[in-house]
Amino acid sequence: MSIRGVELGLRGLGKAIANRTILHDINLEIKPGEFIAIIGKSGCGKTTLLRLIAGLTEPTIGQVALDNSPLAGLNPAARVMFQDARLLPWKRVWENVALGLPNLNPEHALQALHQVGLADRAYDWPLGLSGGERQRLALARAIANMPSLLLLDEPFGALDALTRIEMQQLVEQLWRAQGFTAILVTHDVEEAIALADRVLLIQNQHIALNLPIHLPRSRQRGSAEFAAIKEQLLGAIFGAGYPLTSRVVGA
Ligand SMILES: Nc1ncnc2c1ncn2[C@@H]1O[C@H](COP(=O)(O)OP(=O)(O)OP(=O)(O)O)[C@@H](O)[C@H]1O
Repeated sequence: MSIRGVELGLRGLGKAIANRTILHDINLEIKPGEFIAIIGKSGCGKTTLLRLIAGLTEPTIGQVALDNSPLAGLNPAARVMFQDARLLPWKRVWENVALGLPNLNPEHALQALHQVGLADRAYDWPLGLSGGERQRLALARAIANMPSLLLLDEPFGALDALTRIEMQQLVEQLWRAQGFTAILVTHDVEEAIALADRVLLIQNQHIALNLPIHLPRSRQRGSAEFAAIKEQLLGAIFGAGYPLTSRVVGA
């Protein structure tokens, strides 16, 4: 694999919205080709952090550096994938890939569809696709131009558990093949551990935990090591309120 991913620096980054501090003093260096997962309770600022990295919103203070140059405006390296696929229903599947990318060769659209296992649906309408297939299409659109940064905002949140695991494996496979830097926002602690080199926990407006995952890439969800990391992360999120199960049992 050739590493083509961007290097990112978040330097003293802060964001206030309507006079309320959402994020404060965020400092982080992300290596080229690294896979980062961001977790934290609802409303803690995960999407806001992703939007700052995408250049969709400006920091109130501090800087996002892209390969050591300050980012101004939209991040040219980034493609974003959201929880909803945001498809154009009046365009065929392959056109949905090609349209988002004005300079894209239609052959590349077909190739991207092939990479996500949707080549045989290229000439169908998106309305006929299942939820999982719609997200495959969104993923094809995101990777078709070989981005050097892929930002994933809870992309599998609406999928059933089995499809979700299939999609996670697909993202990992594409990440290995293309070498982009990946940042995944998720509510699913297992998803974060399964995919990431490092898991960040956002709490109290900043990065409360920055945990490298030293597991082999063939991660076994049932393994004791995996379970121990999950416990550590859930403990950090819920503090004294965890473990929830024993609380419920003892109630
Ligand atoms: N445009 C906006 N106007 C006002 N408040 C906003 C705006 N965007 C975000 N916020 C607030 O900022 C906080 C962080 O929002 P953000 O969407 O980043 O959280 P999140 O961690 O991604 O949440 P979730 O996990 O529920 O998606 C929330 O309290 C939200 O209400």
